[in-house]
Amino acid sequence: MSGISGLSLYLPQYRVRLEDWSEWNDEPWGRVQGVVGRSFRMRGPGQSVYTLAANAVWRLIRDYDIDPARVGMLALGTESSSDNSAGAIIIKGMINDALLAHGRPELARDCEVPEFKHACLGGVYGLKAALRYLSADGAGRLAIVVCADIAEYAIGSSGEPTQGAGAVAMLVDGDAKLLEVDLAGSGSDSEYRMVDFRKPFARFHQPPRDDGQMQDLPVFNGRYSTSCYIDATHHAMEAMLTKRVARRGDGYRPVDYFDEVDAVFMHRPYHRMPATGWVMAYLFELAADDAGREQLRTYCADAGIDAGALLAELTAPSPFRGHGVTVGEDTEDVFPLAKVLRQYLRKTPLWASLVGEKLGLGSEAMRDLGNLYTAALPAWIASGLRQAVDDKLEIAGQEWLALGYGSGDAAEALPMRVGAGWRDAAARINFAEALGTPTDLSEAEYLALHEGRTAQVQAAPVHDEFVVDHVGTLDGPDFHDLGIEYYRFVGPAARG
Ligand SMILES: CC(C)(COP(=O)(O)OP(=O)(O)OC[C@H]1O[C@@H](n2cnc3c(N)ncnc32)[C@H](O)[C@@H]1OP(=O)(O)O)[C@@H](O)C(=O)NCCC(=O)NCCSC(=O)CC(=O)O
Repeated sequence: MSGISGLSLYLPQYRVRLEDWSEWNDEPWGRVQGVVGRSFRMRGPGQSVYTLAANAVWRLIRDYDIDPARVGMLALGTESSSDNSAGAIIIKGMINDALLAHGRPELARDCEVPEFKHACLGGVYGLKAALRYLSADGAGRLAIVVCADIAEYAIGSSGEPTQGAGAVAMLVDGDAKLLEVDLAGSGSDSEYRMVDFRKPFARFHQPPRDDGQMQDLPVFNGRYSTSCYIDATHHAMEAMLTKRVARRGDGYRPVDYFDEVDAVFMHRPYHRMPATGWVMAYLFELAADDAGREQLRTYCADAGIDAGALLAELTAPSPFRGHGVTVGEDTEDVFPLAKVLRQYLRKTPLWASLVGEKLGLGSEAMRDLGNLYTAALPAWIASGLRQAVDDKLEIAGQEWLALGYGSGDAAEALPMRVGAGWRDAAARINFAEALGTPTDLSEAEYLALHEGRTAQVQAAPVHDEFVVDHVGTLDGPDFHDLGIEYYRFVGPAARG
């Protein structure tokens, strides 16, 4: 069956410890730790979204000994493109340089190179496209889907502690070793929202940087964006569960799925969000039948919440009013009563089984990754598989769920099964190596990197990876390369 046969990560060297960040900003570290995480990475000097992506792909090819001639699709999922024309082909060019440097044949000429964009969901769309490719004209070939992003938020904004940067490359295969994806059983959702999280070009009113890069700060309304996440993941789950009911017959209660699934991996903009989204999906399912509503009434009685009002909140046809947004009314939490109920449930055994057991695998290590946008979900899957290897767990045949989300809004629920031969392929996942030994930034260095004053930060040594060598400045009359990045592969032996 088709699915994922390999995963490789690349994280930049530079780290911001959130304990330090909390101190710099007089924020309560205990809350930041509980809600957001422990640390995040930042792109360093000589890095762009394309070098992050190429480094992850290069590690995938190297660690899984992939035959470049078999790769018929190299897809890039990102919302951080700094080239609005070319995409994955830039990565292909870099990979060919590395292959040549290692005396290996280049990637095939008949390799498709699409880029997929939909906020944090681009990588999941890339994965679905790769699975479709392998089941059609690409039968017998391999696909690589790389998810790469640089998540930056403005200094002082609510999103500032939820930054991050990195890439995860996935080997997609007709004969999946790690995770078989049940594409036919997957659920989709999409609904246009205007202002939860966008990146219009019109926002580029910023001073020039000495590294020639753009700073990709989003325009967003934080709490509204979490309500959008909840709404989209709910509807993708519902679409998936409708297919499950059709397969299992009318006697099947969709809410039973929350017990049956062994492990769940979701888009994680910060530590708390997946638990919130998952518990909300469960509450929506409870509200969908008589037995579930009875259970909700019991919870409400114990929590001191008006059950009728909560049910009205959960069953409202659309919590968002059409295409207009009233600032203050819609941009605050759209599910306030459910939030109170979650606070109560957090102290009950239900939370331990629903969140602790289902969302626990690989979650702890993710506290050090920050928001990786498109790469956040595959990074968590990689973390879960790596933990299963390290803890010697028996997971073959387990039923897993990948729940992807992208602002704006869309979500995808992908049911997966762990392959029989998962252990060998999972043992090659470079999770610990990608975390490496990071360089912790001081406040001054953090602000310098954030503003693109990269000369003020000591460049970390690199080897066997790609860097931006320089950025073109010529704008005619005979030759034009203004803004085009030139890359350099620093070979395995070289350091610095
Ligand atoms: C989302 C945020 C507004 C959250 O900020 P705040 O912490 O101010 O919001 P909040 O007050 O609602 O708190 C969030 C959660 O923490 C809990 N909380 C708050 N204070 C607490 C405290 N003192 N102790 C314990 N928990 C606490 C709340 O109950 C809530 O839980 P509970 O959760 O149970 O209610 C911010 O992180 C942000 O603006 N992020 C950027 C946008 C973003 O990440 N959007 C999400 C996906 S978009 C994305 O990833 C991009 C893309 O798709 O491209």
